[in-house]
Amino acid sequence: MNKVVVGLSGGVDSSVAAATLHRQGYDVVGLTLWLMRGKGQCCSEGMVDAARLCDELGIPYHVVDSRDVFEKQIINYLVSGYEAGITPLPCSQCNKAVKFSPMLHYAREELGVDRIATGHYARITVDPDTGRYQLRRAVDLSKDQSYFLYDLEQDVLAHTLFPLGEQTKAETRRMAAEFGLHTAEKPESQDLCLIEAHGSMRSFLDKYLAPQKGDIVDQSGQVLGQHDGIHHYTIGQRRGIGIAAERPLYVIGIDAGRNQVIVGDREAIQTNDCIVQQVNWVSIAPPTAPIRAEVQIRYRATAVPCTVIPLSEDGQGDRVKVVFDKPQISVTPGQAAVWYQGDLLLGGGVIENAHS
Ligand SMILES: Nc1ncnc2c1ncn2[C@@H]1O[C@H](COP(=O)(O)OP(=O)(O)OP(=O)(O)O)[C@@H](O)[C@H]1O
Repeated sequence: MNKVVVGLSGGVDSSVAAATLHRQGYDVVGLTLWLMRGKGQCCSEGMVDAARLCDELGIPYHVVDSRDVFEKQIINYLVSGYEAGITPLPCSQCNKAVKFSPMLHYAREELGVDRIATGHYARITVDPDTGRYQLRRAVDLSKDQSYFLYDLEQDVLAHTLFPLGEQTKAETRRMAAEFGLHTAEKPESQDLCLIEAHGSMRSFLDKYLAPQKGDIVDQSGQVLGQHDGIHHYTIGQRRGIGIAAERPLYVIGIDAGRNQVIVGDREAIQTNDCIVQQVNWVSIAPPTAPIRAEVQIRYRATAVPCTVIPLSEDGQGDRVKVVFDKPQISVTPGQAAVWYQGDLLLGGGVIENAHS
């Protein structure tokens, strides 16, 4: 049976993904995970648009109340991370724990369907030699979302379709108009849905974390000023520190125990390597020897040449050291490091700490 459950956020990408599969002859079921209370792209407004789309296509529409799992897996993860002085990346965690696995589970258990699809810009291929599912960057590099998908497991990749991976965003918009979808003109959503819903990360966090004044210090411990909560800072940050200095100052460390933000000059945030934990090897089996790759340490950052050195001795490769060919700035604990060879995503994990 050619059945597929398509994750609908109410935006143009997932609308076109659903319409494309529908046109290709798939038996499509629309599904929205209700993630947040209040307004927001995937919430009240999104659900109305998604329901209307399913009506236009003449396909069934389901909503799964996932607010509790989102709260536990994402809100708590973010708040406790910022409280501990790191800058967590919620999107890869959300994709893995809130979206893909639960969607596939719902499709299988409730609908008897063994395939899901989303409007992500990324591609899935199969290694002909090993049968392993591989993740690749989207053809449209300006929209590529593979970075957020590094934590997906083989079972999920084997049962997922990304209908937009081979096309540009401009083509998606054209198709939306051609299909006559009411979402064709919807504006681009922000990268982070929580920011869209709350205005900024700061105002989101301020709802959960009380302001707690503390010192801003230099590397020698000298007090340079005051901050109003370590969760307002991120490593590598230059703007908004609020201290006048001859040379630009960067946040180079956050000491949650002392409630201190540590600042220094550009040289002080340059790093030659970092340790990455909770690694997921996607397109290749965990290597036993160092490999050459290009690593991306932020969503919008350019991938840079590096060597990935396995550290764990159990052969699982779940902890690695990434050595950059050239020193990098803004290597931020909590963010994802994802390494590629060309467009092939080899693996990724969470940055534990940065060395210099
Ligand atoms: N709440 C949700 N329920 C089900 N699927 C979702 C939800 N949010 C996002 N998705 C799926 O994940 C894909 C990527 O989501 P993202 O938040 O990055 O939106 P996007 O790239 O702006 O896409 P869109 O234009 O469809 O909103 C969407 O295209 C959709 O298929």
